[in-house]
Amino acid sequence: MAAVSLHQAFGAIQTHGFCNESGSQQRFGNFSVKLVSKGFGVDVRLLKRGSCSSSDWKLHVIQASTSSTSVADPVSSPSNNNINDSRKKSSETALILIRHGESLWNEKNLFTGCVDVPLTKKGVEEAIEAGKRISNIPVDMIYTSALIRAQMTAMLAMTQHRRKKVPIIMHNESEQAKAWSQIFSEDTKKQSIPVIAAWQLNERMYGELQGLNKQETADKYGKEQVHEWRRSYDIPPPNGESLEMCAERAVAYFKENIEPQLLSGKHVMIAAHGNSLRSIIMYLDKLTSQEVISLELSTGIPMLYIFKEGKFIRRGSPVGPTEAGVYAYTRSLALYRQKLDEMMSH
Ligand SMILES: O=C(O)[C@@H](CO)OP(=O)(O)O
Repeated sequence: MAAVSLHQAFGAIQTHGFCNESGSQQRFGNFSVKLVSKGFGVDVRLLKRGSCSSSDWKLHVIQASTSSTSVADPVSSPSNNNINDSRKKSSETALILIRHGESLWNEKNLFTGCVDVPLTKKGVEEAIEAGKRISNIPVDMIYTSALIRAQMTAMLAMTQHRRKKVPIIMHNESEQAKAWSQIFSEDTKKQSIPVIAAWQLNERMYGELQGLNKQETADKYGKEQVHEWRRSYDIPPPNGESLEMCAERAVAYFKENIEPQLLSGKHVMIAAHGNSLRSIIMYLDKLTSQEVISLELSTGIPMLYIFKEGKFIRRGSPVGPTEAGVYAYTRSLALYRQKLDEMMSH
């Protein structure tokens, strides 16, 4: 975090808070002030309680930008001396997991697996609701499976996000697709969120159960057999993938592609499926193959993890902006939300 004295850094100051420019001796806690200097909008926080003697002020620089309307992303503004380098040294990043909203085959109670079925109207509503819950959590990158129900969920959820960045699907499937979808403005790029679709995050392949009715299958093969196919760790359904096989690709993808992004300071959202997410959660929460049997994920409920010092800390499901109990928030996330509130009130 950059600690600079007020006079060192800026000439004119406008404060929003308890202090005024005359430097009265009021006591105060952390609050945001806006410095305007040489046409640059710079948001800062006071480092510690103290007097308003401006020469003594130590300031936390949250973000400097040339645009007064740009949103400071306080979560990615960590303790280091170089604001341009802030992202790399971010001390914590957010990881959001969302199982897709209800699909047309969930509604019909059919085994779906890798069949590419869209959301129902209820699923669309669930995705929007999920979006409200995460509307204050920073998102820099989105990973989805290659299946439309996960992609619809991610996109619908992002319609609710207060940061208003634009999610853009990356097309790297061929050189031409890559070339033809290039963006030629750095500013526009900064206001967008890359969306990466990866088949490795697809639902577990359900083999010869795909398209069959779950109840009828249980009636035919017995409840226990079907439960074993659906929830055991290492028993695959006929010609399909076990959870273990699904984990081999989904968790490997997570480790190779997503973890490095979190490590580099990016906040990530993953929209995927009941079983591909169960396998990832098994890894994040260090569940045993016995414990994962009883792990059930509801459609459209976002889960939040904080990645800090190489560890994943489960924070529960974020609540919406109107709800009081923001138990999911860390201090950094609360700051990010505060920033968004400030942006909205301007
Ligand atoms: O049909 C599927 O693809 C999955 C998720 O809906 O079923 P299960 O409930 O057995 O995980």
